[in-house]
Amino acid sequence: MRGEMEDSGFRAIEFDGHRLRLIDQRLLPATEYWLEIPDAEAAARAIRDLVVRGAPAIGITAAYAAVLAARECRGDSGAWNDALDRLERARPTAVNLSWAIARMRRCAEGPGGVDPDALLEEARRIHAEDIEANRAMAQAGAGMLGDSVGVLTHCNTGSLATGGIGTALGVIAEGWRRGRISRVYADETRPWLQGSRLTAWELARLEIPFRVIVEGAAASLMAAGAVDWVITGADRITANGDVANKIGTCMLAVLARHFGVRMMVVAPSSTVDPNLPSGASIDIEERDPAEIWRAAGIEKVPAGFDSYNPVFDVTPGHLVDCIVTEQGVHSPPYRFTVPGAA
Ligand SMILES: CSC[C@H]1O[C@H](OP(=O)(O)O)[C@H](O)[C@@H]1O
Repeated sequence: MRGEMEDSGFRAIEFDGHRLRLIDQRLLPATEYWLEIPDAEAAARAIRDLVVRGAPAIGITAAYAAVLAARECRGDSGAWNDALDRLERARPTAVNLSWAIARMRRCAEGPGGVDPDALLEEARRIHAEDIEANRAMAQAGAGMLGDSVGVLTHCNTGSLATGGIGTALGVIAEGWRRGRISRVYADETRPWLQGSRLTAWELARLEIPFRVIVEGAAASLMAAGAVDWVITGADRITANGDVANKIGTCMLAVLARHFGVRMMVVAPSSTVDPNLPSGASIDIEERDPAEIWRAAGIEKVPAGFDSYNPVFDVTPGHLVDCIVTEQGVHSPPYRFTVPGAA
């Protein structure tokens, strides 16, 4: 066993009941700067501009933003629902955003209507449930690892992407604490560099040794036998276990299956969308192509230099060896159902 906690205690979202504050993830790792978010419009901008990102984190942010909107709208449910519509449009792929907003709308259907105090309790429940789900997934996922394994993770799935210790990165932190992980690789995750900027920053705070690689190095690393598990998060998991996640995840899953490396996806139930039968109909977010050039240090793009910037892809469920949620470890063939459905 190493150390006593897989939790650095860091949290990316703060709401004291009055002020919503987010660490500006665009500036990490160089600068730790907290933005105060005064209203729902500012929260929608923060989600859209990736001040805050990560499926559970944007859901929790939206839940607190719904409280701010309720205070602004003073009981006007039409104005409040319009504000929630704008929040929901901020990013299309992560189901947690619409899931959290749907929970807040259901809370307002109660006798109190658009009651800021009742909504604040619901937002805090959403946040607390995610913190607990993170802990449960870290334990369940770490229990799947063998001894002295090498892991490769993609994008960022830690405290910056969730309400607690993280999803995939929570498993890695717990696996490290148990002494089961001997090598941690984090790929850069272009173009926004969530891996080399954010996961590196989190692992350093956790004092877990790691090495950053370019995505292109994944195949040779697996061929050399350095990787036993690819462990990622998710933004939307459909009924059959198809996984929408950061662009490049499907590439890693195909490589993993080819090289006999196992693939673990770690996500809370709030990331599962059982209403979608498969990943074919997931709305994949495309972002400004300039993000690609910016990652290469090119601010002024020469004429005729075109690019295409989808920021998620869909990994077929059959390439995923296990999906870890707070309810436990799921194995293929996956059948996620609507809670309470026959
Ligand atoms: C723990 S969910 C993290 C999930 O969200 C990331 O996307 P983005 O950084 O664009 O919000 C990525 O897909 C991660 O796996």
